[in-house]
Amino acid sequence: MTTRAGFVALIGEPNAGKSTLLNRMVGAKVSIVTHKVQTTRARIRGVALEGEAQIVFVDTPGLFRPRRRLDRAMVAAAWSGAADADVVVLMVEAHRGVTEGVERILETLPEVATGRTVALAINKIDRVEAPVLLGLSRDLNERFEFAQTFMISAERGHGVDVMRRWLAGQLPEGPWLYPEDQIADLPMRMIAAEMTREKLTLRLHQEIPYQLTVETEAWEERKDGSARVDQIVYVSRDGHKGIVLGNKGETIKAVSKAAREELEEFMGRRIHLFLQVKVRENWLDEAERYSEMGLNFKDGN
Ligand SMILES: Nc1nc2c(ncn2[C@@H]2O[C@H](COP(=O)(O)OP(=O)(O)OP(=O)(O)O)[C@@H](O)[C@H]2O)c(=O)[nH]1
Repeated sequence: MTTRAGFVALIGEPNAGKSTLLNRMVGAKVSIVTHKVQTTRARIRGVALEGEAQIVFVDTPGLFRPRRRLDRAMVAAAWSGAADADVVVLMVEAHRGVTEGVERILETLPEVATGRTVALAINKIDRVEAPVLLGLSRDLNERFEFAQTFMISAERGHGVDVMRRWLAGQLPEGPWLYPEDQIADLPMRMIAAEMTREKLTLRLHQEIPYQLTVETEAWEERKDGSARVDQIVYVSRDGHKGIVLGNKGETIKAVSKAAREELEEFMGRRIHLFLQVKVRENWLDEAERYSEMGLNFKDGN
């Protein structure tokens, strides 16, 4: 049987119900992640399996409330994420309709829409009467040519299965993007990597060119409830290694401590974080790494 795999970007205003929908589509594991995060930081939110298709959901972090410099960089990344996706789904709240925020997204939508499928999901249909719903659907479809419109209640599960099947069918044929045994903790690994990368960025600021990336190599649950997390900080040149390590390793220690603390707070349990700095020349050329990170280099920091 032919396998399919690809990326689906969920966009929408905060509170639209993205997390709820993801949990429905992906399964319980992800909820641990998403409910504690305010500004979602990981690009990959979850992976759903539908028949022979692997649907990788990517997120649009902080799209509407870019506060700090880093957030703004992430907004750029978010849009590029949507642009990289095979399918973009705009989520709108049925009872709120076309808000200012939705208007703003609609304005930018044509930019990301070229060459990919854009669908509409009207969520929280349990909160409105049918005529309102139909009116909203018509209104939105007049403003943008959506490939498909779904009327769903992410919370109650209405329409979610249909939507997932449809999404699966939109994805290109090809091998799965992630091994099955990594799917469950993939978002967690990404978030942890993102936290470390943020701490590095804050700490190094101008010092280092935008040429580092962080990957979570291993995530090991321990019997005492803690977890051991091994990450590698990749730099592109030998000279950068020293900068990341700092004098007597003080920079990497401080980064490690800050990242660990944030991760512990986020997870609500003890974490043992181990960072290693490695040089990987030409990592930018490694297309595989690129997609693994889910970030464009220029947007990544
Ligand atoms: N009535 C109703 N409430 C819903 C539905 N789906 C989600 N909600 C509620 O809407 C609120 C926001 O849902 P989230 O899934 O956290 O929204 P989000 O888009 O992920 O929000 P951000 O993480 O801030 O971007 C929660 O209180 C949900 O319980 C639905 O179908 N019906």
